[in-house]
Amino acid sequence: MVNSIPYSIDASAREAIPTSKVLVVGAGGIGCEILKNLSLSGFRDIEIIDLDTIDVSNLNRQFLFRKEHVGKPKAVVARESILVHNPDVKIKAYHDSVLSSDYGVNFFKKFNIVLNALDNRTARNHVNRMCLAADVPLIESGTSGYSGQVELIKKGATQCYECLPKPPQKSFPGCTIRNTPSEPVHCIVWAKHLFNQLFGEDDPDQDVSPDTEDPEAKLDGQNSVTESGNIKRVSTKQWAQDIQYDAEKLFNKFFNDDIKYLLSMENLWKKRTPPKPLSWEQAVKVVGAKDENDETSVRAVDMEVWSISKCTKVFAESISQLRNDLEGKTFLVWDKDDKPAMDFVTACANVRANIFSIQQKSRFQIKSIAGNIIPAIATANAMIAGLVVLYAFRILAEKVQQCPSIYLRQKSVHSKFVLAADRQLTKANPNCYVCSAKPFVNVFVNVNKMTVKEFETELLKKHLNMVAPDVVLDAKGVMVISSEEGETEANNDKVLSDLGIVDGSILKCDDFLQNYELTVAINQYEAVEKDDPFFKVVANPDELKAKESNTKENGVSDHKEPESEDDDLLVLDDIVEDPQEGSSSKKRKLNTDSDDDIVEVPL
Ligand SMILES: Nc1ncnc2c1ncn2[C@@H]1O[C@H](COP(=O)(O)OP(=O)(O)OP(=O)(O)O)[C@@H](O)[C@H]1O
Ligand SMILES: [Zn+2]
Repeated sequence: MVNSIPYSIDASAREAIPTSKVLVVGAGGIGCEILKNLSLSGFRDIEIIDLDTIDVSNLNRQFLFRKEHVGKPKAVVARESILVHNPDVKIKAYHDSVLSSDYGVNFFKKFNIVLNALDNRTARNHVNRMCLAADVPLIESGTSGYSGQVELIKKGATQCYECLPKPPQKSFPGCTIRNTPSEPVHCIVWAKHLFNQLFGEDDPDQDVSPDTEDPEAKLDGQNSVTESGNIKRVSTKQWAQDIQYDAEKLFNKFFNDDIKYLLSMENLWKKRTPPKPLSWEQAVKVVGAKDENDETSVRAVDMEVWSISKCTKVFAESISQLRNDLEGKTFLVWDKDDKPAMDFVTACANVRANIFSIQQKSRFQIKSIAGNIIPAIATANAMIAGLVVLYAFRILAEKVQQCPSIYLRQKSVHSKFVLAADRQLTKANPNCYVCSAKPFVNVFVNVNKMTVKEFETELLKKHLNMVAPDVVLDAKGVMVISSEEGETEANNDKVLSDLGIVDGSILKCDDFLQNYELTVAINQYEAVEKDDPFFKVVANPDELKAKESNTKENGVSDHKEPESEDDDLLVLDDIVEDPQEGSSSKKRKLNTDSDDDIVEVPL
């Protein structure tokens, strides 16, 4: 068993390993591998935090978990499985979110290294801030299919996770989703929005009713589609509750009445196939040849495209289940692994696809699109986790310079190398609004329209990743937002200008948990076009200067961030051949024009 530390590990790391304390955040695909590696290489003091329970879909790659563990907390089972193999490890498990205020800066200070094995930006941003505040090195990692990345984040030595703006997540224009879907994914996004409208958290951006403001829908010489036709729904959820979630009424509303209304927006259908409204009565009759098949087989349920009649059945069943699940709660959170939630989306997406003459999909295909699933590859997770622990050795051996960012790519015809590393540590962005000495951002908002609550939720929490901000108007010392419950609630519905926040105001925004203080300069901005954002955040003063040559009337530039569908990784372009060096030397071209910045890592 593992009481000795492998000799292949650097001598100074070998010395440090037994007394080092390590935190692993996330016990999923990479986290399980990291835990196994830590235990096998002699680490004796490990803590692990994960908020989730084990799903059957985790078992093909998260090897610390077995069938009998399904439904149990990941962190707890991961600990038990490690102890079975190596009882000498002291390992503490937390079944909890790392965002909880129980894990403050002092919690993070206990560790020599923190290893991230997460799957979302919110948690990554938060751990980034906590490690900067506690001054503990963080090894950040992620995989996406066959690609992966490991990056060291160390205060004063490297860039932080938030130094560069991340590309926005791919989204579709609202009118495509609400009025003119043309691909299966549009129907799937709409179905997820419908789930949220009926059972989830209220989000006005996820309206599912016909969009009467669609510029394309406006008739020649007419400014707006008649108000009387505009479908007034004070709250879809409230209405659904009032009709006791009657499946037939809901179906007729969304798939018959709303579609008829869309048809009345004639301009939309001049060059498109018009949708065909579908009533419940018609839908139940659209039976498919496969409906008689064994409905309990996984193949029938998951891999086959359901008939419309089957969709109506599943629609009704899932609604009744979700209605029960909602009891006693304010809202449900959509989860691809929650059966009724996934069934509901499959049924709705397919009915809508049928109405718009779009190809229907199986539950399995819809799950992969709806969950943005890029297949998780066990070997990619294993390689990345190996590198994470290798970097942990180097950090303990105080060889930080030997931990440049390293990238895993799928082996291709162009190169036999699957790993490439930056030549050196990536320096911090001096304008980073997280890790620079005096974090500062310019914020462009309409002070006469944005409420204090929106400022807190949309801007400070969702965009700037604060957890519990306190905000003071600098010049006047007015408390705008307090993290103490009840202290500033009276401000919530006021617009910013009501509190004296105007163009040029400076706000001090403080997050006690993250030990983070941000200065926010307010710039008055009015959205002109329909698609103009509600607000903008500009951290880099160069972006402000650049916009002057390209300034719109409203004073905001057309700054565009690079596009990528990938949530977890930097954009890695294809491996390219270096024309200077011939075919024997092929280099990986990253997000840089200079091939000199990276080196191949032979295996
Ligand atoms: N805020 C958080 N606090 C603690 N753990 C988190 C937090 N956010 C995400 N995690 C955990 O990070 C892990 C990421 O692992 P992974 O990417 O393999 O995801 P998964 O949920 O196991 O698999 P999949 O998403 O592919 O079904 C998950 O176990 C998840 O519960
Ligand atoms: Zn930074």
